[in-house]
Amino acid sequence: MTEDILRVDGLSTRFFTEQGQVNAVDDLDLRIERGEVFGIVGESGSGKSVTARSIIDLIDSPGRITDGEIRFNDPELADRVRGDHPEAVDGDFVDLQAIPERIRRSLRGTSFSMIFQDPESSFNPSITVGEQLAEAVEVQRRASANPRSTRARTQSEEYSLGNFLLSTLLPSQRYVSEESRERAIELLELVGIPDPVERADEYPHEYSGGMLQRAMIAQALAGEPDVLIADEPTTALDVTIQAQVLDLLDELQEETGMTILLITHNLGVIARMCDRVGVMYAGEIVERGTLSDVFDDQIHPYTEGLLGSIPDLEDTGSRLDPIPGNVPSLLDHEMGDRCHFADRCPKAMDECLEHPPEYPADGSAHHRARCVLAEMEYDEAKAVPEGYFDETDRPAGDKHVGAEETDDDIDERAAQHAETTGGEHQ
Ligand SMILES: Nc1ncnc2c1ncn2[C@@H]1O[C@H](COP(=O)(O)OP(=O)(O)OP(=O)(O)O)[C@@H](O)[C@H]1O
Ligand code: NI
Repeated sequence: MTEDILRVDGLSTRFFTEQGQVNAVDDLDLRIERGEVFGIVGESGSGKSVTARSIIDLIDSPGRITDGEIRFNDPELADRVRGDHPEAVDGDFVDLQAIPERIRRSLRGTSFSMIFQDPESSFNPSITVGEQLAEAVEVQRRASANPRSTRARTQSEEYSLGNFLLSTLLPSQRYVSEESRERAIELLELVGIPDPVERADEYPHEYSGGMLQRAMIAQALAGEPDVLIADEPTTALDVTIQAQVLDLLDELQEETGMTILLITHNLGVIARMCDRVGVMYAGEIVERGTLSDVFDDQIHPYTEGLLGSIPDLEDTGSRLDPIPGNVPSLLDHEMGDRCHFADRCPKAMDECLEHPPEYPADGSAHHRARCVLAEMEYDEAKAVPEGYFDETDRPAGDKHVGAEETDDDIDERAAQHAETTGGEHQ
């Protein structure tokens, strides 16, 4: 039996926008086992990136985690925080929401690392790739040399913020130490960059897209993270390079045993890389299980729709054809308390007008679906009448809520906003 490295329970992440409250992630549960590759797949806007960013505490105003627990299995961290924050610790698990932000952020780069679709966002254009990798290496060295020192933690915070958010690195024109320079070159070699000694001294713009993607992976690996979150890591690349980068991730995963949370809207990528998968729709995981649960024994018509829309699972370059209908609005006042997919679902029944819980489904013990079809056969006699949702669900098609906003709405938003921004400076 493998153990969970990450347990997410009841996670809700909202954005408080002028148009209203966006329920980007809603009451989401997730268990990720140590050493597995877990995939999250879904159409654009389903909440994949917000889920990932919530896990590593990268949600910015006007967004906020409003509910839920994110627990990370790390005996060392548990020992470190148990004294000051006993309520945050349960065995080897630490509730990341219940520890101070400064400690949580110190986990970035070392416990959690992230790679993005767009590698440019991970590199400062005015510093050589080698120097930036060396700085990422230093972060890890400092953090592990002296985990209790506030100074080390504060510094690593700055640097890993720099890695993620880019803005704070200053042009330094020198390596922190010869040792970290050597490690940077090793990392470039590890991710398959030819002539790493020379390439280390080049600037990001001198790299091709695929090479920069590799360099970003090297940067993410510099801190030897336990969990690597890869958000559409190959979407921007052409098909051949995509395949190479996926192979690289696969190899690195095998060598290091790290856990990967892989986010993509490409089921071919899931099929190739993952052990288990969660299908996301409208801020929820609507079906989850092993690859064979989801690819061969799927329950949810949304999963079926995704599968039906890819011609060839081996062809990682193929994009999903759109499922008919619109990606749902995640505005709280437009979502309604029904199955969020019902308006696009070819099998919508009366039962679907109530929001379904997650049901266990046939297949592996991991297989679950948020769909009544896990419990009952489709019955045409109960089908929701055609056109039903056009009339009831989208009143007057008016999304310009702002125009009719009352003073109360504005006051409430101001209060929420103060709460959100206040929370960031604790
Ligand atoms: N900063 C923000 N402000 C307001 N709404 C946001 C913000 N970031 C994300 N959202 C909303 O949260 C929802 C989920 O977005 P998310 O980026 O997680 O989708 P996704 O599944 O990653 O999509 P994609 O495949 O396009 O990357 C969307 O409705 C999006 O508009
Ligand atoms: Ni995304």
